[in-house]
Amino acid sequence: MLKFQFIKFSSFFPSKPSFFPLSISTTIKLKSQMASYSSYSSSKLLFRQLFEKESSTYTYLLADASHAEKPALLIDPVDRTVDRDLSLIQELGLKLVYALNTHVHADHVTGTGLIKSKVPDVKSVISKASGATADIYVEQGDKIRFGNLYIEVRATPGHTLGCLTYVTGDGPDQPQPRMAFTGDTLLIRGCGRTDFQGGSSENLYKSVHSQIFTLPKDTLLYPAHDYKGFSVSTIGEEIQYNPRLTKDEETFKNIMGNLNLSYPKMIDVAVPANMVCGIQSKTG
Ligand SMILES: N[C@@H](CCC(=O)N[C@@H](CSS)C(=O)NCC(=O)O)C(=O)O
Ligand SMILES: [Fe+2]
Repeated sequence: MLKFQFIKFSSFFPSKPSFFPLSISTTIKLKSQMASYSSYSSSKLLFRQLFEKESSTYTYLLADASHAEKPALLIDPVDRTVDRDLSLIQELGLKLVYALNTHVHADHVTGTGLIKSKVPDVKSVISKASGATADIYVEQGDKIRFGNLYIEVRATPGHTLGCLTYVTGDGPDQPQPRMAFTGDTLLIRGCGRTDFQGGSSENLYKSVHSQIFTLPKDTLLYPAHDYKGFSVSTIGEEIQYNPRLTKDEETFKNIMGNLNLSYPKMIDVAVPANMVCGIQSKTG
């Protein structure tokens, strides 16, 4: 059996973040805005949903706007839109600290390596189970802190062996409702295919039911792709209406075994590139 060196990510950071309360009016405004818009700013969390149209990929920008340094992270950046994302980060006065991937993508090349070549202090993050190169490897339960905010790591294998879901922090000083960045594990009214990269419909079913559907129902669901025009859903909506994951496990496995999808056009280029963070760089 292969042995991996595990770096405990949470130990890199101070364990007790300071507390910046939201005013009641800000909280009420934030709650009503979060349900209706795909981007917003509160007194703490700055959030943007960004889209890459050739691969229908969403990239997410999160930052602690109340912190002096405005530390930020990107989830699932795409190589083709790196310049757009870095310009936005500069315009907003943010300091990009982490570039995270939910998994080794098969349909596009990650922007992580390109970002690191342009902003060398940025650290790449992925799961150890992905087998890919990155600066920091995370696993179930790890916390990725940026300013006084954090996201929590949930292992959700199934679409690929190393798939992760990133969930915003739980607690009175963290944004409410929570947000779940599910990568390709759970899509809006769909889910990731399970026919390559160590995919398993059994694992995906278990991951969604144990790690995602157990989140509060008002948790906002932000996937890595959408092919139908959706931008956001909630856990409650998917528990009720997801046409695949509402089924029993045997029916689900049958559905997944009969999708008959053609392989992503870029798979032969994207997977090897994404195993080394998108481009061959010194640290990955
Ligand atoms: N047509 C696209 C690839 C579409 C595709 O296979 N999407 C993946 C997510 S990217 S690995 C998927 O899991 N789809 C699930 C589904 O039900 O559509 C291309 O050629 O790139
Ligand atoms: Fe994928």
